[in-house]
Amino acid sequence: MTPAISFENLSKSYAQGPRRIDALRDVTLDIERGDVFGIVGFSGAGKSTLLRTINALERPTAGRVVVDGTEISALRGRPLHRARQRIGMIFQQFNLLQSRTVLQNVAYPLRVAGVPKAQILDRVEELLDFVGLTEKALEYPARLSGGQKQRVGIARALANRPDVLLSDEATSALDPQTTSEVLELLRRVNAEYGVTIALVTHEMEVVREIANRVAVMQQGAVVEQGSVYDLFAHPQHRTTRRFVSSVLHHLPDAGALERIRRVHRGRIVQIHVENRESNDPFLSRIARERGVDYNVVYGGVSELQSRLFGTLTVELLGSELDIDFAISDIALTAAVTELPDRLEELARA
Ligand SMILES: Nc1ncnc2c1ncn2[C@@H]1O[C@H](COP(=O)(O)OP(=O)(O)OP(=O)(O)O)[C@@H](O)[C@H]1O
Repeated sequence: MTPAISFENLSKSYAQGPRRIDALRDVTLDIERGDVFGIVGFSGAGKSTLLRTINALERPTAGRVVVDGTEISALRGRPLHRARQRIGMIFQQFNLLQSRTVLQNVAYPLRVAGVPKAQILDRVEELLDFVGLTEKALEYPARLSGGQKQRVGIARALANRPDVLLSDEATSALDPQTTSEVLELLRRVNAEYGVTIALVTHEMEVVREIANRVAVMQQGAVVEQGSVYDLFAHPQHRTTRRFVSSVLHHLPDAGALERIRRVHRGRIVQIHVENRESNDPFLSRIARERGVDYNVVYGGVSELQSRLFGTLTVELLGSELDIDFAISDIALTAAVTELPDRLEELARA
């Protein structure tokens, strides 16, 4: 099946006086039908630029963007207008028409598309019911909360029954509770209407809650992509690790490690646990069999897409030889690495 969206060797440069800014550098990426695809990166990484090439709000300097088999980056005029009606978009600042009611805001894209009046009213009614704002139909945006405004934005974006919804930091202006409610609504848009969602965010929590696949961007390039589970469980690139550690506290940072070392003088190992189907309490069993004590000093185990993974930082206490044996035994069950002791670290520094 053709992907919902393909970026093929996409580059975009801006001239800023004598300087050239490479906002996108040779991005090749597929977003499949039915995906909730997260695009993450720090400020200036090129996320919005990439997203806005999907509905040709930005045009590439080189490469192609193909949406549903059509090269949207090559369209102009009426064909582009028609293609854009298949793509809804929501924004951080909602972008509602302030002088129109909720009903008029949601009806607006239908009027532009030339839908007959009676049908418009039916469709708006259905959409307001879907986003839970039937009661607010005649209110103006200024009288709505942020979460309600974004619900109007979502209803408006869905008006023409798009195949794709683009979300540019749509929850970044909302508090955590409202963010969860809006993400839940987007999940329903994906599940009930089958809409493919591409969402830009700098919050890994958003990706964890809703996305199934993710790409990490840095300086205009995609530095890592994959399933959300793989990215969280095995982040490869330094930037991905920074994003993952912003929401998962499985691994101690340098400061935490220093505090651990101050208190715990034994040998310290990190045990990576993943997808364990067995209920063998391997750590206490091995410790007992090898005559060593253990002390969990840091770590956590999380669940993502119904699969478990995490890292435990553990101090092992006992004779050198017993600890060596215990580490070999643990390695039969889980990935384990021993942290160098402080003297070794100092010698290397
Ligand atoms: N119209 C423009 N003219 C010149 N430079 C631009 C323009 N739009 C974006 N840029 C530059 O392109 C780069 C990528 O910007 P973009 O907005 O895509 O990043 P972003 O990852 O979405 O960042 P943020 O999270 O801050 O929105 C930045 O260096 C930005 O300054």
